[in-house]
Amino acid sequence: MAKYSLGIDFGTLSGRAVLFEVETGTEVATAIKEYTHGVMDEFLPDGVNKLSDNWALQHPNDYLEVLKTAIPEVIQKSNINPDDIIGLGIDFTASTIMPIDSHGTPLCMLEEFSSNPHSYVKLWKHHAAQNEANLINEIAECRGEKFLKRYGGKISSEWLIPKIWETLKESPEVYHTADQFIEAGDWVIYLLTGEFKRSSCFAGYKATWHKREGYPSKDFFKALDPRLENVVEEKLSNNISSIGMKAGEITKESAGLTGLRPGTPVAIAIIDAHAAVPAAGISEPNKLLMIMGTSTCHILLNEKEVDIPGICGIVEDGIIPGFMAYEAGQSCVGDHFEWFIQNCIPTEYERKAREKNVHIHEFLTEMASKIKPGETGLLALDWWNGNRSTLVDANLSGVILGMNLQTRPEEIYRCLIEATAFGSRVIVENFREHGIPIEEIYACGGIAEKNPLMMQIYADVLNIDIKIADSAQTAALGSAIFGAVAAGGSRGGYDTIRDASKAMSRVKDKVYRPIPENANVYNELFKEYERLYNYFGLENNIMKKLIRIKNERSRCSPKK
Ligand SMILES: Nc1ncnc2c1ncn2[C@@H]1O[C@H](COP(=O)(O)OP(=O)(O)O)[C@@H](O)[C@H]1O
Ligand SMILES: O=C(CO)[C@H](O)[C@H](O)COP(=O)(O)O
Repeated sequence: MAKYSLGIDFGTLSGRAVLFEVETGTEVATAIKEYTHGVMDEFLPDGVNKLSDNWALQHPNDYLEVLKTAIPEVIQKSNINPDDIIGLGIDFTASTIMPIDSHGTPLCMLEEFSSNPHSYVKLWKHHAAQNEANLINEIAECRGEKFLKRYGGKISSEWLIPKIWETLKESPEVYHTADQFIEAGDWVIYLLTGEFKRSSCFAGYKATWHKREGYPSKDFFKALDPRLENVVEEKLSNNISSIGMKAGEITKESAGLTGLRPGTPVAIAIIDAHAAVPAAGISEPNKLLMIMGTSTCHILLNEKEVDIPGICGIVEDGIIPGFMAYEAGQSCVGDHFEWFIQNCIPTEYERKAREKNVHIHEFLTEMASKIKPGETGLLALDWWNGNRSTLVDANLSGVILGMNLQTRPEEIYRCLIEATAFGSRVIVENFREHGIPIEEIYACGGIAEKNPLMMQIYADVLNIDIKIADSAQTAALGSAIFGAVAAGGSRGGYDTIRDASKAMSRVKDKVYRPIPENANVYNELFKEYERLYNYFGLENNIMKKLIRIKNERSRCSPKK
């Protein structure tokens, strides 16, 4: 009798529940629930309380809705007896954190805090804590804090500590009322199992926690702000479990909510991008995986720990026990194209796409595929949501160079694709220059699945073959792999992540191979990209000046 494992992938815009056959990794059924509140970056749910620039919040009730609707739906669609679902894993974006009370209730769900933005979930792309991140980096560097090196020399405003400190400064009442600040992924584990078991993956990559050294010292936190001296004991938790372990089992209550059987093993949560690694069949060193969606994460394994500037982090056993797992990334990839179609598309293009019955992305991609490398006359810096690697600065912004009266939307679309590919090349070269070889490149995620032009451009710009993970739901498959490991061999699952990955993952037959003449043109353009990158990223602070002026002006102007 076949056995199944359930993977639930909580992305930026939706949660997906996907059921996989444990023996082969075959996808059996999928259910997707778009988040009711989506990403709140202008207003709180009341539609009245306005958010400042760089805020990005979510509502935890949306995650609960995923459990309540997507899980029963996937069970019903698959026609499978829940007794045959032997395990469950979840992955989540990160650092996506919320303050909760001692009963596990998010503070934003309490009447008295519902109009306080700090009581909501601060999504990974909430970038308003850049000042706090800058101060943490300055103080840590000045004190010679060892942990900083593991995070490429700088931590990002996307991480947990800057976000908590921002809350303490701007809303001490939320900070003091909170029993804990918790990653949304760990909170979902609590909903399902009743256990507060934090994941070593979230803690390691996003909360500066280390397997042997723990969190940074009290002394360091005190140097940031005396009120933070005991932040670890008071607001975090040392109950951290390794990924690959079982967090607990489905409780009676969560069984009622989801239709799963009480007692079903649940794996420790993992970051969405990281879950994709075993799902792409990667369990050995020097194979880079690009997880390409709203953002792109670049992940690879190696035996040794080498300090590499500008990466997001290195975590021992971060994904596959026995290896250092390196992460770097780009904060804005699919989001560029989303911004573009929301703001810059002529109605004529929308009409034509409708007539052809294709999505506007496909329409623009088809138009852009008729243009040769270098033919747009454009060059862009892909920093519409700041730069995560290698500059680690959310206050950097985008540039398009070379526009004139003849510039067409598809040319801009193509140059944005190229810019993200150049951004990935900077990351790849940075790893190589610092002694971490990259021998093979794999890709997965929404974009790797949906946009062949983009993947060809990446192969040309990176000048290497790109293999694509077979599953269209790689993060969910990764979670299901962890679910099967939580169940263990004796229940029909697996005893190791490596065994589960070997059995449940594969890559597609189609490989994107570099076209030599395209690669030559892109080599030339990349040199110019690098010059722009260094100029605006390191030499000229005009982008930050513009933000300062904008903030000063908006403080002076009356509220609309
Ligand atoms: N055909 C396409 N080409 C380029 N970008 C696309 C295409 N279709 C969707 N996108 C972008 O991909 C992103 C969604 O990626 P996906 O992997 O599905 O989700 P997530 O990153 O939230 O897990 C959105 O930003 C969307 O604008
Ligand atoms: O920082 C992350 C991983 O380390 C985020 O989870 C990720 O960038 C968001 O992912 P997605 O593009 O799938 O929405």
